[in-house]
Amino acid sequence: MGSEEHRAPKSGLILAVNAGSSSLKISLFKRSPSPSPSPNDDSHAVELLLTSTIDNISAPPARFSFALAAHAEGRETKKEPVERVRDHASAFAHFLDYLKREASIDRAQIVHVCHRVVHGGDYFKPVVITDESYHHIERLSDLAPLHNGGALSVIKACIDALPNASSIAYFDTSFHRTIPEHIAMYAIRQDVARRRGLKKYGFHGLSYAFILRAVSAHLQRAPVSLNLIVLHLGSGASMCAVAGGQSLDTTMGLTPVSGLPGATRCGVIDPSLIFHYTNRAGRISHDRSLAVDVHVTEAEEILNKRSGWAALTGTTDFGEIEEEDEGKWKTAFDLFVDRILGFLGGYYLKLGGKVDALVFAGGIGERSVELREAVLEKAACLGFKLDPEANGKVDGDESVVVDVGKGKEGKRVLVCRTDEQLEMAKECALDSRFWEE
Ligand SMILES: Nc1ncnc2c1ncn2[C@@H]1O[C@H](COP(=O)(O)OP(=O)(O)O)[C@@H](O)[C@H]1O
Ligand SMILES: CC(=O)OP(=O)(O)O
Ligand SMILES: [Mg+2]
Repeated sequence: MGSEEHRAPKSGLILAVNAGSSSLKISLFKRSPSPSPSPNDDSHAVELLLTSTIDNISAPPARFSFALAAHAEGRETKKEPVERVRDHASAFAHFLDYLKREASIDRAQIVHVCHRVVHGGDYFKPVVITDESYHHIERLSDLAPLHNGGALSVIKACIDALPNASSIAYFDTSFHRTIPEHIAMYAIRQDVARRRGLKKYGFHGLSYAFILRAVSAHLQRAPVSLNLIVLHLGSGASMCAVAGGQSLDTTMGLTPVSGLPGATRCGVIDPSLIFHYTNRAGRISHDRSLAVDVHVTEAEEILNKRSGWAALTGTTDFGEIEEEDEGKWKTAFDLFVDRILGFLGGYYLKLGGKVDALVFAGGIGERSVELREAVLEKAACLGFKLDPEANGKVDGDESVVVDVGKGKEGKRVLVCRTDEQLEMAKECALDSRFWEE
């Protein structure tokens, strides 16, 4: 496991790895020799060299894509199904093989690998992987059954394949440490809650941190002056109320299964449903496809892996769902809009009606013209207004933040191309603990 010595030469390469529930997204960056020209400008901290995505990991065959950054020599993009990818570790191995074969990158120059770890519990700062931090993340695996195990398997593979690089964990939960106690607390006995860490942690925090910075740069306003309602809608979907640049509330809870439904997750349910769904619900599941060392009950397995869009429609791809105007697809679409509106109304009130922007992000939030339309049709009564022409043209615009509407009192509607890998790489490049003077 990693050593305590982790300062690297100041112009080294940073690999950023994002193990999502059904995808592995990887980007390679070069650290700028002078990453921060001024305290508020991080735009030149790193330079992108290449990106790669392996998606559909939980609905095989997985698909692999690889692209060198636009400015790199011999730019190319590949997209192909890969039978050998069955989990996050084999996805990472496939990427490393491809990198060795196809790109003229010297792997020895990779000095730090940033790993997105969804559940950090009470770890808030990024940590270098050592025996202690590895076991801390492992102990939390049961609270992020679709995530922490996969991330740990990639961390292990990385330590073997890149022994000279340090592995650093960046946590989704960190952004939400500002949620006030009465909001994070469940109405249960607090001696038990404290002993077992039973409270709302919230996830997608790296994405929310990226979005906050990007929207702040776009609106040319300091993060502390911003009130936002952000929707990160991907395979896992969540929303966040940002008050004065800090997380005030978010829809996921103790684990990422709560809040909005997702590709295979149920979202909010009456907790009693568990006892009525199957009489085996309380038993430990023997599902072999869950990541190693994750112990979940049959109920958790059903609610995490066999619910959501997969259960309602048979597909995990929201792009397919939105194309159909009738039947179970239409019902699933309407159900999603209904759940979003429930939280949107609540967050609007919690922010006292002072909302600078509604921000859509994630695979669905960034690409679904119809979903943005359906949400905004209902949110018009709160003073938000969508520009249908701008909404239809988001795909053709490569900006990180795109304006799609402006309503009463300057309330904006924005689409943000979120990038958790870039968020980690920037944080790493600017962290003096990790670089030689
Ligand atoms: N054109 C599209 N319209 C609506 N949804 C889409 C479209 N393309 C992709 N998606 C959805 O985006 C999801 C992936 O989102 P992403 O944020 O990349 O997920 P992940 O949680 O794996 O990081 C896919 O599962 C699919 O449902
Ligand atoms: C926390 C979470 O659900 O992440 P993802 O959407 O990447 O699966
Ligand atoms: Mg994701």
